[in-house]
Amino acid sequence: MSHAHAHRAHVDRATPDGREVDDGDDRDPAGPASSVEEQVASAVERELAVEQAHVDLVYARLEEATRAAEQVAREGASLYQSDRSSFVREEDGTGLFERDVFAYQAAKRLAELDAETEGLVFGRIDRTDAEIRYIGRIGVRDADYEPLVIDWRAPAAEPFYRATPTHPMNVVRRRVLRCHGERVIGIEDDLLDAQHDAGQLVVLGEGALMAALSRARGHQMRDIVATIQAEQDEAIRAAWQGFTLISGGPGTGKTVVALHRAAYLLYSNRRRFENGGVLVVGPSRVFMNYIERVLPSLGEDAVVLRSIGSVAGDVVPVSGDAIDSAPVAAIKGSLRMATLLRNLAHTPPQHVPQELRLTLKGHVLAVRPAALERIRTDVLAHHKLNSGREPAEKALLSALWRSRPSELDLERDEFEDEIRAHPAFRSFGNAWWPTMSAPTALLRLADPDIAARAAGPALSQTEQELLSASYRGLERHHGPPPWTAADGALLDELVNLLGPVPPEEDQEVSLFLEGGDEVAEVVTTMERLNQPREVDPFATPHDTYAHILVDEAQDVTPMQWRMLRRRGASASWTIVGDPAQSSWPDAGEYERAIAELIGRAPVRRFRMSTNYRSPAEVFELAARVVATQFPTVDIPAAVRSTGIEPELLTVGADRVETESVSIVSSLLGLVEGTVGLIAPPSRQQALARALHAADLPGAARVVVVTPLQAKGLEYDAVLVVAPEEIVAESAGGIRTLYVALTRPTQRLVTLDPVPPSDPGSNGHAAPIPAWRRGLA
Ligand SMILES: Nc1ncnc2c1ncn2[C@@H]1O[C@H](COP(=O)(O)OP(=O)(O)OP(=O)(O)O)[C@@H](O)[C@H]1O
Repeated sequence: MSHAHAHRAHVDRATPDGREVDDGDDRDPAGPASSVEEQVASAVERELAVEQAHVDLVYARLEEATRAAEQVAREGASLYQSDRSSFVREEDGTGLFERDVFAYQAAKRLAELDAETEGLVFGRIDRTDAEIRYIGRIGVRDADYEPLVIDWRAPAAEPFYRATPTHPMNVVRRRVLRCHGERVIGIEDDLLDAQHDAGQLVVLGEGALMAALSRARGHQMRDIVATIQAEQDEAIRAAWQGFTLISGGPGTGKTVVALHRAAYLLYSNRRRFENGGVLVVGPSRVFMNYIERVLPSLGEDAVVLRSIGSVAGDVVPVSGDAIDSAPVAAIKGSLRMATLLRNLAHTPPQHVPQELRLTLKGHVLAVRPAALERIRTDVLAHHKLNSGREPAEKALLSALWRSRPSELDLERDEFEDEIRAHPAFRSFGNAWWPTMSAPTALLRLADPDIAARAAGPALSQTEQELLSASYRGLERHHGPPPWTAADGALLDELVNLLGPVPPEEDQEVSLFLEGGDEVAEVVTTMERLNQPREVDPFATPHDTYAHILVDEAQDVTPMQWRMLRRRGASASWTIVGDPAQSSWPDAGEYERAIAELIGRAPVRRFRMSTNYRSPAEVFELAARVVATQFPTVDIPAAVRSTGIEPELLTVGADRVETESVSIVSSLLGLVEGTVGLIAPPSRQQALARALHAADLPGAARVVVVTPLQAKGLEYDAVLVVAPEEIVAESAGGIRTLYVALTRPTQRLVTLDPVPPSDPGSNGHAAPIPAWRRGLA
């Protein structure tokens, strides 16, 4: 990116932080100002001062507008009503001019940014027609309604992202400003149209992208609004309709692109998406915590973020943090569960009365078992269990009416009233047609007979047993059962099959919850009080959205797609994934699930081709590893090289923990940011304990995770322990190892346990671990 300004003197990074500029100021003021460094330093200072002046202007304008708004509010005059994108003029006179409203809204959104790290203004383009445009997280206009800063999502900002030296789009120079709060501390330039420039403009820095990529990483993802690349920008600004599919290998920015797209959709179509809702779904709660800062840093807070295990949290109490073993997860995710759950929903509770008998005016009336069975089947064919009680009672009344003895001298109305009021009829109804919640229904699978009956031929006997065993003991769990991510989709399916449980007629809604804090409530008391007592059988109980973005979509199971679809029946979608990182044995299932979801809707596809995360040295190894089994996967090109090769170490199997601690300790010294220790699930706890015991300085920068937990995350340095066991313990096999190897932004170390007698360090060469054999 920086090739166009090779003819200019430029410093490494315009200034790594603000203080260095000041240092330069103090340095030998009397000395000769002739060296190249000094000339560059003074050029940097001049340019920083120019940019600072503009940034000051912007903040002054925001303050002015805020003061005006406060003044109007104090005087009791009405402000413009605003939903950010449109301004509704009130009938008789308003206190604020539109231009002030605009700036006032910007100031309010600015308050949501983390001002310490996220400057409002971050870019500038100088155009061939001498126009200068500043680009920022939000747009600000001056008192004459002229733009001081253009919102990055506005069409006028597009050339900032799309212009290249081959297609300069009337941009001569693109400049990225690094700000610390209101202070400009660095400048990175790209000269895009050298011919047009004719040496007029100062060009500084190595290019913003490289500077951004080599920065240390913390525990949260940052926005990339200053350095979005052209191919990413196209996906971000794609039209909202239909399906937008974004593919690409590890580290190509798929996640960050999806998040910027959410912000773009809200900007370009605010009414639709703020009213209809935007849902972003990711693989785990840790991942959601990792990405949660990005949208607020773009000034957006109207997006709902959910891990895939908690999507069903709107209808059942699930957080879905637990993970099933690989074989159980494969069963629970499979489409065959839909059949099984339908059968389960129709399986009558055990010990239901087999026959209805009651006495009316001395006559015995009865509905026989076969007739009862028929009624149940008929009603369930047209109603959900939880809304079937009334039609079932009607059918019982008809059956009783038909079987009444001729001596019974009653009109039909009277007859029905008598029966309905009959205690035996009511208690029969309660026992024969109890309502059932989704959690209660799912836990019935703990009974192997019920599991076998519901599964029928859909699951093998081994699968039935595995499934059933996974629920055993859960009903005795203190508080709500620890549902897994896969259970969320099953519970959601059951809510859909059974219908919501109607509130008990004679039960008061209590302000105080029985069981105190042991009850995990997903609804607040206010929500409970506001809930209508009658359940509308046609209303969907799920939250619905106008747009759904799904990240790590290659891991979403067919059952989870059904759950998502219930929330997006009329939504447009953005789906982001990489089949090469699939956690499932059959990665092709992803393509089939997507094809089914899309149906005939319009689709546009984007492929991200550049890996911005991993250094070339690290990624080359990872790519060779995955290619041993999947030679055709989509491998992006790594954009950055550090000159540091990955270290592939072995250790005696009895010393894995001590050696891991010592490697982590040295990595902490080598990188400024995070260190990830990625281990197979069977070793995670022991390694976490060993690290905890070692109490290393900087331990807060270290996490111990399994490859599944590391999905979508990144660390400056990564130690992958026991790669071979990672392959063996996951359904995704080598692709799961690929995920682990592609997490570092700087350094990678792998550690293979070898038999203690053969440590490889005492002169004998250790055997090459299986995962490295056959590397091309
Ligand atoms: N244009 C960019 N400017 C600066 N940083 C970028 C850019 N694009 C991507 N990155 C950085 O690259 C890293 C990887 O991005 P991201 O996590 O979105 O990739 P991904 O494709 O979702 O990866 P994975 O498939 O492994 O989950 C992040 O640190 C992100 O901030």
